[in-house]
Amino acid sequence: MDHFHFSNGELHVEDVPVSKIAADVGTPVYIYSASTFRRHAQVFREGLSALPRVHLAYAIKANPNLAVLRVLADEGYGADVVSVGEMRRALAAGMKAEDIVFSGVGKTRAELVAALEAGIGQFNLELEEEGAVLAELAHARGLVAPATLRVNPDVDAGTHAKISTGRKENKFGVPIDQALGMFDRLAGLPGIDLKGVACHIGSQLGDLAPLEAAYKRVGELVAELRGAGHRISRVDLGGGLGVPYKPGDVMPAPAAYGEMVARVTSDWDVELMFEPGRVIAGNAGVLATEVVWVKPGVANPYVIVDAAMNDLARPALYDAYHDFVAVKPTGETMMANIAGPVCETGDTFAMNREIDVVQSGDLAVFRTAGAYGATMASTYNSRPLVPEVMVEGDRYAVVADRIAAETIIAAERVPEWLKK
Ligand SMILES: Cc1ncc(COP(=O)(O)O)c(C=O)c1O
Ligand SMILES: N[C@@H](CCCC[NH3+])C(=O)O
Repeated sequence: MDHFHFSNGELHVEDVPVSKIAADVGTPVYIYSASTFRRHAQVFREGLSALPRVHLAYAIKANPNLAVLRVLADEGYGADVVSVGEMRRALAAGMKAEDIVFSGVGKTRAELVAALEAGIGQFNLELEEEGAVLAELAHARGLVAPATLRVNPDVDAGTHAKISTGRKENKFGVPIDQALGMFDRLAGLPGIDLKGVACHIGSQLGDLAPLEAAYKRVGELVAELRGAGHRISRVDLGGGLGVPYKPGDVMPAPAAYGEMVARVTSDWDVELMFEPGRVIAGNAGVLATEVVWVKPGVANPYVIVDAAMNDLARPALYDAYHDFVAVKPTGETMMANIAGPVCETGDTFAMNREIDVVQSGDLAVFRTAGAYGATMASTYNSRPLVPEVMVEGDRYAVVADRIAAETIIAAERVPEWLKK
């Protein structure tokens, strides 16, 4: 069931009208459906049910709100984190340290130590030197760091260049053809338990073929490593499944993904780790906004909304499409451009789009804003940091406050010598 639905002519999230939340909290505001998060978490897990030993680490970067993490912890998910800040969130939400994976190409020594001391379950090494340093830091503390080596399989994921991670010119992972040598050098070090390999080739993948090609290369590497005497017990297959953004978009279902993974990994005999982000969060949230003005334009009017690129950066960064839907549609449509108030031409959500007719004061939402939405927000143009609301059934709660300009200004200082 779609938890974002029309009832009595107006958009609801679960049992709560969007207009009620807007009246209570103001706009712009992110609104999440807890039941949708749960359903996506369950559908992803069910898609992998044919696999014997599966660990699920939700990629927190997609939506790190504590309430969201609490829901996913309830669903039995651990976390894929890329900073100590994200690790702290996962722990604060009740996820177990052993269910936390630490990915990322720039983990500092201080971050490695903090994660070692917290006792996380898996470090994904992105370069050989990181492995040597981690081993040393762990050994000095009488610890052994569980790790995998992230390999770069040099596969084109067929997604936007800015979110592609698996080509050899990208900064991520080690070249797959150098992994054996690195294993030979790292696996014997005290302080590290090198359990296997990890791979993540990019985000918003609409096709399983590049994933399958990457996983097959990883399978060959596992056989090669075992042939050289290494004990391989874990493989991390990353995240990356795409979600529909436009009406009519068709994306691979978790079940089809699971079927492909089962086929490719049937003789691997390892524990498999997955790091889904967008597929869990993307369609579990919307960004609600109010139309400020409808301004005449050259070809089409500009619908100027009170949300901007600082609240939802994806259109400005990746030319991403987010469906725009009126909260109380009249049934009529119009051609329009949609833009925010920020002083950049790039603060444009859509050009020449057929949308529901809206006027000044109307409410609308950008859909599929649950992933890489609020978490990428900023206070550019001294706009308040956008708040977040979670709905479950007929209940809702503000799960992140709007951070007002006054609060942001209060954190700044004018040095003594500039004061008169
Ligand atoms: C290492 C790693 N794991 C998991 C993810 C989650 O990706 P997605 O949100 O596309 O599932 C990402 C982001 O692309 C990532 O960099
Ligand atoms: N921020 C990107 C996804 C990045 C994935 C990070 N590994 C997006 O909005 O699509």
